[in-house]
Amino acid sequence: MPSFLRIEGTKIVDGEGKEVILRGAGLGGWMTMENFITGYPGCEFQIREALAQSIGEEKAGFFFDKFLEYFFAEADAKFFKSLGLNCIRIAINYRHFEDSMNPRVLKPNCFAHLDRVVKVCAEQGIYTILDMHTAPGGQNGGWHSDHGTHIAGFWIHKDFQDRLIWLWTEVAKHYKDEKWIAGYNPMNEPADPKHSGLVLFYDRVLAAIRAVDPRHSLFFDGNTFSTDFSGFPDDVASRWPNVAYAIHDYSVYGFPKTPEPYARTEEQRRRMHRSYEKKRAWLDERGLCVWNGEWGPVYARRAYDGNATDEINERRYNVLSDQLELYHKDRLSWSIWLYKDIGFQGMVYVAPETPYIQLFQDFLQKKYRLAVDSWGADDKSVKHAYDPIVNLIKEAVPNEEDRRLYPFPVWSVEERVARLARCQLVSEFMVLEWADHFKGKTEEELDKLAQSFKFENCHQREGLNKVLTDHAKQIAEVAAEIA
Ligand SMILES: O[C@@H]1[C@@H](O)[C@H](O[C@@H]2CO[C@@H](O[C@@H]3CO[C@@H](O)[C@H](O)[C@H]3O)[C@H](O)[C@H]2O)OC[C@H]1O
Repeated sequence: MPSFLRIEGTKIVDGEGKEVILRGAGLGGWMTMENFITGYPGCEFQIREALAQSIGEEKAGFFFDKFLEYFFAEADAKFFKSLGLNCIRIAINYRHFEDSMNPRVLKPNCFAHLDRVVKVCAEQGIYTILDMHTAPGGQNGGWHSDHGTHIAGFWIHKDFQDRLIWLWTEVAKHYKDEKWIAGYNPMNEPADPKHSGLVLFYDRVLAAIRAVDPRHSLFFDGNTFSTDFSGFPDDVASRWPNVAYAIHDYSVYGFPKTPEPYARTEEQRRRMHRSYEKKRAWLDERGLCVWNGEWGPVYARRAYDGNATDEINERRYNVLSDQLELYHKDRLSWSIWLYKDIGFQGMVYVAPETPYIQLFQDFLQKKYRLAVDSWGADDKSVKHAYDPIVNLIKEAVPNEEDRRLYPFPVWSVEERVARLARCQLVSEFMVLEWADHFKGKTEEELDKLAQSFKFENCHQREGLNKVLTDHAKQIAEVAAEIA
């Protein structure tokens, strides 16, 4: 039997006080579907509404339920365990539990899929961390917080905050005795322009969870997409006991928009190291426990990147390996993004010959050409269309300071235009087209489409999995030495 994990100083430890290093991946795209992970445009609530409009509520409900059933099952957990990994961070969308038109009422059976996956993981000796990836109103302006705009409404409406506190109380009540849950991650990638709202939220959520579940550890993301702790109070060690802090350490070298191809030069390694150290410096100065809750490159695909694919991916595996080397030196717990998708970032990905990918082949090409997903997108075919908007803003607002809108510099003017114009506006017009692909399908056909996401119908990204396994082995060796 496992024991509840807890945070002691800089370490995560088990019931006997032995250090535990969590190494694993994020289960994104499942209970929080995302555009590039599952292949739709826009965000999850939009495609759910559109599918109901296209094929009716009942059939849409059937498809999404089957999708949830197949996306992660025992075969996934067994495979994950076989790689030497021990923790899955599960991204959950608040909308599964509570309807915004019927707030503060739990939906019937809302824990069923989550219970099943926590159990399937536990049976393989895999810890889980529950990550609230979306908050009512949106905790950041990204597609992944599933609210459809770039303004993070959570920070300006107290009622949204009250609802999330209520929901966490319900979740914690439900899982309070589950020892295989390593802890709760109350909010993914907050982006609170004032910082103070986040601190108040953490005060409140900690008190609410601890009132019903005093044993589970909490994992608090830094502000501004889990990169900035400078607005946190100095007394967090005493104010927030049994808490670890999440950085998200995406390296610029892992993406198509890299400053230059990663060649493992001393300068590049120094830059990679510096960016990682910068995110954790505030925590290190105070002796706090750091967890890297998201990181990892995206990969080239033959269908889009042609002959350059292998070379690009070798470089990306090197980025991955060099990041892991840094983490290993610090005995850092980490959770790579992403376990499963349709072939951009995941450790396993839906095979091209499956019904789902076959059905959406042309649509996916169109999405790629229009660069409607902002995550790792290559905008070469549409840059000419958006540059004039960027230039117009720069000319109209000549004072650079005035263009530094939060979350600058993560969002430059270019990035803001990309997110709003491509990922929200153009995407919005493509949502119905995605849904219309399902028109006229029988339940049996819908079931087959959903089955495309089954482990048995996926390929494995072997280069990535090998790097992870090699590092997991090193960690296991160190753990054995300590024991
Ligand atoms: O659901 C995930 C989501 O959590 C993730 O969000 C992005 C993470 O990276 C953010 O940008 C980074 C900020 O820090 C800098 O140091 C890095 O260089 C940037 O890459 C980005 O704004 C978030 O949207 O993205 C993937 C989703 O699937």
